[in-house]
Amino acid sequence: MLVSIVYDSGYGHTARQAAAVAEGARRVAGADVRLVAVADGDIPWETLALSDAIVFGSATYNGTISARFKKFMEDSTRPAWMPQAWRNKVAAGFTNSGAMHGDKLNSLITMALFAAQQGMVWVGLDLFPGKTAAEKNRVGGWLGAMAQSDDAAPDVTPPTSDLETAAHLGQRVAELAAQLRAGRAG
Ligand SMILES: Cc1cc2nc3c(=O)[nH]c(=O)nc-3n(C[C@H](O)[C@H](O)[C@H](O)COP(=O)(O)O)c2cc1C
Repeated sequence: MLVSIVYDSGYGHTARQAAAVAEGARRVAGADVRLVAVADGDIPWETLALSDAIVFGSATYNGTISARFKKFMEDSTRPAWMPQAWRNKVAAGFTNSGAMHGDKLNSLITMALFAAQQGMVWVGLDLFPGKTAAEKNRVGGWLGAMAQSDDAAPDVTPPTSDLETAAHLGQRVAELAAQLRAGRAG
């Protein structure tokens, strides 16, 4: 079962969140997890087409996804949208920003719409809002995993609770993708 995580991070904070999503997905037996940084250039379209699930992630810039992530979306038209290569795959999303709110929801809505346009099946976060800063989902969203980073370096922020939230989403995506795969094989 293949889980791909496609993300953009200008300064490394969202990259830590992406790594946490990957760690969570790897908790599921049989999960082969690939991290794809859109800034690296060549997008592995064939790997994405073979994936059971694709998790989208971007830093929130100007209240939405980054320009690099938008370019990835637009570039997917020919390899993915036209042949409906991602139809019925599991999709989910995560984002990170400087402010606690920071208009992060708009980034997740953009990713969910993109997934819908690709015919994918969107998976949200099955967590109650954290009551303290140490608990998972302290930012309190459901559409995807949210993280908040201070101005400090990525090895300090986002905090552990946000990374655990991201890992929770990664595990949930991998579990559901495995169940769907088994159902289709049966
Ligand atoms: C161009 C730009 C726009 C930003 N816009 C927002 C924003 O709308 N809301 C917010 O809370 N933070 C905003 N930030 C702060 C980033 O979201 C924050 O620094 C985040 O941790 C960056 O993630 P990265 O290290 O993965 O790039 C912005 C940062 C930049 C560089």
